[in-house]
Amino acid sequence: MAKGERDYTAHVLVLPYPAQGHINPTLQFAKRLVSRGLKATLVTTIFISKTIEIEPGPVGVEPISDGCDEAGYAEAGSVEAYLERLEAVGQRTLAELLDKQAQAGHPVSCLVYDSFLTWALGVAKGLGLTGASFFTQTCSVSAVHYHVYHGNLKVPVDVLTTVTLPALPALGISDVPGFFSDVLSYPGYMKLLLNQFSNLENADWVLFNTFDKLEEQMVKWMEERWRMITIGPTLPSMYLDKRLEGDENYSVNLYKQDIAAYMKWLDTKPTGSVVYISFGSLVELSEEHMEELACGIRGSNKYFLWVVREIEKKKLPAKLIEDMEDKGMIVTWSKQIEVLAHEAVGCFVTHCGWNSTMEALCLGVPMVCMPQWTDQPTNAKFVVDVWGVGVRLKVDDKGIVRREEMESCIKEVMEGERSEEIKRNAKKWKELSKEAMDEGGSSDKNIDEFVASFLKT
Ligand SMILES: O=c1ccn([C@@H]2O[C@H](COP(=O)(O)OP(=O)(O)O[C@H]3O[C@H](CO)[C@@H](O)[C@H](O)[C@H]3O)[C@@H](O)[C@H]2O)c(=O)[nH]1
Repeated sequence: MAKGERDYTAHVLVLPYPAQGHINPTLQFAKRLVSRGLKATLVTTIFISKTIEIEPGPVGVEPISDGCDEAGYAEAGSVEAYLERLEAVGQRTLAELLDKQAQAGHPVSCLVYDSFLTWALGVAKGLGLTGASFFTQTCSVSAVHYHVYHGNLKVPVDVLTTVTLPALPALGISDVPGFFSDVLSYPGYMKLLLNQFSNLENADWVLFNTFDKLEEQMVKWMEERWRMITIGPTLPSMYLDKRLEGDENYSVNLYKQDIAAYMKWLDTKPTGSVVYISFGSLVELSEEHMEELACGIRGSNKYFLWVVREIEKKKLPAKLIEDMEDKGMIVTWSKQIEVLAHEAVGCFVTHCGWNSTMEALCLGVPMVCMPQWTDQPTNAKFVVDVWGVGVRLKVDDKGIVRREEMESCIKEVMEGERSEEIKRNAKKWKELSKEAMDEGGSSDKNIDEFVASFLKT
């Protein structure tokens, strides 16, 4: 290469909403762009860069201020206040970063921004850049948000109503995204999710972390509306097509952990014998709920690996947990994909966050669903009724899963009558997810098309 010549074809800046569930998929997408000859830079916040370890490999990282550099989100005091500050400060600091990149001889051609951060499109357009909105939730969930935004679906959804919308299965009250059954629960987040559609028609690209066969009808429906492509699953390449050398993990470590101990413990367990329980990075449960879950796990008599975050640990029933020690381990965080890929794991009790759900689908692990809020109820509906890879825990009128229910759902997935069918479906989706990212697969071709659009300009 001649001196001064660039070794990349275009520079893409990737701006996730500052939370693990959003950084993981956008960073993984950025790695795919780099592998195709683009330069990609991940934008984080100053607070995140100080608190979370990110090893982005071939992707550059640039922190910007969101106005909460000292204590992050908590500094703002409320969801609404944080989002306001993020927008006001972020517009300025993002523009400054784009300018800095241009001054340094790396002008940006395209901004891939989180669909939550609609204001970023204004920044990109103001500078004549291509703008690509990146959705971290499914097409189906996002379509429900779209219909509420456009007034096609009135909320709150009535308890007795069955929601019927184009390209979606019929959704009952417990299947619609959580904000629409209980509109008062998180008004700030609900507004954020609806707002994703406020300027989407101005985006040059709409990217979804899913793949065509998972949501076939809905993908077609969306393709008619936007220049929409599926680019997932965004798991590290090693778990899918194995074509990106060194792409073995997410590169974002929210909490430090000693993975050796539980992986060694898993090594000693028979194939498909362990229940893995984890509710992502945000879910908080009551003491009563924790006790019911613990009793259910014990009742199932299965081996278990349970992630209970440090702040939740005090809610565990100490004596009961001590009695269960011979059957399992409790850890404060795990390398979840490594755990799900371990052959000892036979079932995943999950909150159905989209990343967790996608990971289980890609690694062929049957699920027991315990959705809590936002997109999770709809994801659970698809896991059980559309993809056929799990069962859903029923809750009582306090929203608690009782011990008998936990025990029976774990058994149903691991050894019950439906277990064979669920395992067969899980295997099928595992293969289809690999196929989507492999050479010539639907997402692979879509990413090629996205990249090719920069080569022409
Ligand atoms: O012990 C653990 C637990 C989780 N994870 C990882 O953390 C991520 C969790 O993501 P997700 O399953 O999507 O859950 P949340 O962190 O709760 O994500 C939020 O963001 C998602 C994307 O918008 C939404 O689908 C969820 O409902 C929302 O709660 C996954 O990649 C997991 O592999 C670990 O590595 N170790």
